[in-house]
Amino acid sequence: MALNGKIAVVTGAGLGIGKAITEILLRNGAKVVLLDVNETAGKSLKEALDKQYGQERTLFLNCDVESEEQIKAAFQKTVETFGGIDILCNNAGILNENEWERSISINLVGVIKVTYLALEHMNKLTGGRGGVIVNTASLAGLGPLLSCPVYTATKHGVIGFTRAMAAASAASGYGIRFNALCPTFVQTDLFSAILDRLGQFSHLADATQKYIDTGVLNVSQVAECLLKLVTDETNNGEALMVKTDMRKYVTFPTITQ
Ligand SMILES: NC(=O)c1ccc[n+]([C@@H]2O[C@H](COP(=O)([O-])OP(=O)(O)OC[C@H]3O[C@@H](n4cnc5c(N)ncnc54)[C@H](O)[C@@H]3O)[C@@H](O)[C@H]2O)c1
Ligand SMILES: CC/C=C\C[C@H](O)/C=C/C=C\C=C\C=C\[C@@H](O)[C@@H](O)C/C=C\CCC(=O)O
Repeated sequence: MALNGKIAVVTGAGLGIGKAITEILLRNGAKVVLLDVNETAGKSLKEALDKQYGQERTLFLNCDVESEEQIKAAFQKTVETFGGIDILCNNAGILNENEWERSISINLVGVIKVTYLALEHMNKLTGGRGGVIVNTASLAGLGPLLSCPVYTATKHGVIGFTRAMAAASAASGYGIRFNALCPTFVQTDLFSAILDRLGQFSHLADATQKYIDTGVLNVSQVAECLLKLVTDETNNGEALMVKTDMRKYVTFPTITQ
């Protein structure tokens, strides 16, 4: 998929991985709608991007992925402004074992809500033009992180949802590819705050450090992998694992095995 003229929506675009995803999509010719609950971060990034790319290439909308009303309004404004949606990056997420219900609401329910509302605009069966949806999961979606079991559960759920939607889309003719991005630790605000967010599992911080010692990515490394999942049209139903020393499409057991 060439990105020139394509319309992308990125959730959690204001900071960290979402900001890097936004930048690499812009660099490759897309127009990007930035959705974030952090209005300060979103407006600040929009201001910087306007100077670099011009005001017409981006739109920032204050949107909480927990709010169906705000998501609907954001997609409506996106279609009114740019004429459609080709790419969705469900990236918004938190790690907070003290607020585990909220973690589920944002990391998993939010991905499902945004996906289902985006389908109304992207699905070829309902007048859309198809496209690709990439969900930011985690290496913790492929294996357990003992210090954040609920975060682990949300990311396992994101991968399962992504793979099932990929199969459903292919079988139904939606014209939409679904892929999961599964990075290890990445240097962002979320990562910097983890020691305060482990809750009842804070005593396992040292055990977690052993995993962290295997390496920490920078956001640009993650964005490059996102670009691959977006542009390589052979990618549907993939979970791309990204570590500092390797990248691998994960193979999963099948029922027929
Ligand atoms: N940092 C890591 O080590 C790491 C590794 C693998 C996967 N991830 C995942 O990558 C994604 C981005 O994480 P990050 O490290 O860039 O975090 P970050 O905290 O640096 O940025 C997250 C962004 O999402 C926004 N956000 C949070 N809740 C939101 C909501 N309800 N609605 C809209 N926006 C919301 C925040 O305002 C922020 O701008 C998350 O899904 C996270 O689970 C992070
Ligand atoms: C404390 C959490 C900090 C940030 C959250 C972010 O999503 C990063 C998670 C990074 C790593 C998770 C590692 C989990 C490791 C173990 O489960 C181990 O079993 C390996 C995981 C997957 C197996 C695939 C493989 O390595 O071959």
